[in-house]
Amino acid sequence: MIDSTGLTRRQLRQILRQHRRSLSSSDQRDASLALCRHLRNLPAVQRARRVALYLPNDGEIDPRPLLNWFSRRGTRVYLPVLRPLSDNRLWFVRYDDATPMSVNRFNISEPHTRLNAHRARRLPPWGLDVVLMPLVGFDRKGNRLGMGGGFYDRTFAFTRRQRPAPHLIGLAHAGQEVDQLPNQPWDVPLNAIVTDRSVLDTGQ
Ligand SMILES: Nc1nc2c(c(=O)[nH]1)N(C=O)[C@@H](CNc1ccc(C(=O)N[C@@H](CCC(=O)O)C(=O)O)cc1)CN2
Ligand SMILES: Nc1ncnc2c1ncn2[C@@H]1O[C@H](COP(=O)(O)OP(=O)(O)OP(=O)(O)O)[C@@H](O)[C@H]1O
Repeated sequence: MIDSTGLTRRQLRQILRQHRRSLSSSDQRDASLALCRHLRNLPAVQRARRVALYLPNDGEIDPRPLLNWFSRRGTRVYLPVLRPLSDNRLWFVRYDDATPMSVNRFNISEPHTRLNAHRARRLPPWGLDVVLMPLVGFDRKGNRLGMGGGFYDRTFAFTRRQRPAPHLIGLAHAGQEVDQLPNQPWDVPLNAIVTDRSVLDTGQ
């Protein structure tokens, strides 16, 4: 496990991102399959009608094996899209085989939103039942470290006040665990963290 003593958030981010990028493609595939096995067993995931996931980038653990499973169950899948007016929040747009895609400024593929047709496919974040959120790092207590843009934190800040709220599940490789992370006032609490090795219920 990574010892955070004496490291800034920025240094920690760098080390953790380097770690996940260094995994071989066979490690990545094994981790992804193990992760998805855990996720398929979670009642919140089984119950969900609308789920957000992400297309892996920068060595992130890959949730895509769930796409077929969700499709067979009739569960709708949504991807995060950077809002064009750059308020640093995310939109969620329905995703399937036929969704036209484009790349955003971070070079991550996302549903093309400039087409008017896509308005109908957009869902406000409170319309989601489950959000699978990519993590850069996490600790046992459920504290998380993301890419540093605050996108997920801003988008889901409403969950502190508004119910029902989507079930927030952080995903990471087991090796992205840190002994402890400082809790920032704006961090949105996760309900669970799932890795290739374990399911951590944060008690939220
Ligand atoms: N797969 C995936 N999709 C996602 C996210 C994510 O973390 N993973 N996001 C979660 O927020 C949003 C994008 N947020 C991101 C924030 C920073 C960087 C990033 O690479 N930053 C670079 C500097 C990039 C630049 O400014 O040119 C870096 O830190 O090295 C990428 C994505 C929406 N989509
Ligand atoms: N609800 C919010 N309102 C305004 N600013 C916020 C909010 N949440 C986070 N921020 C800002 O976003 C920036 C990035 O936050 P942080 O370092 O916690 O990112 P992170 O843990 O990588 O999260 P994320 O995965 O959401 O990008 C911080 O400077 C913080 O001030």
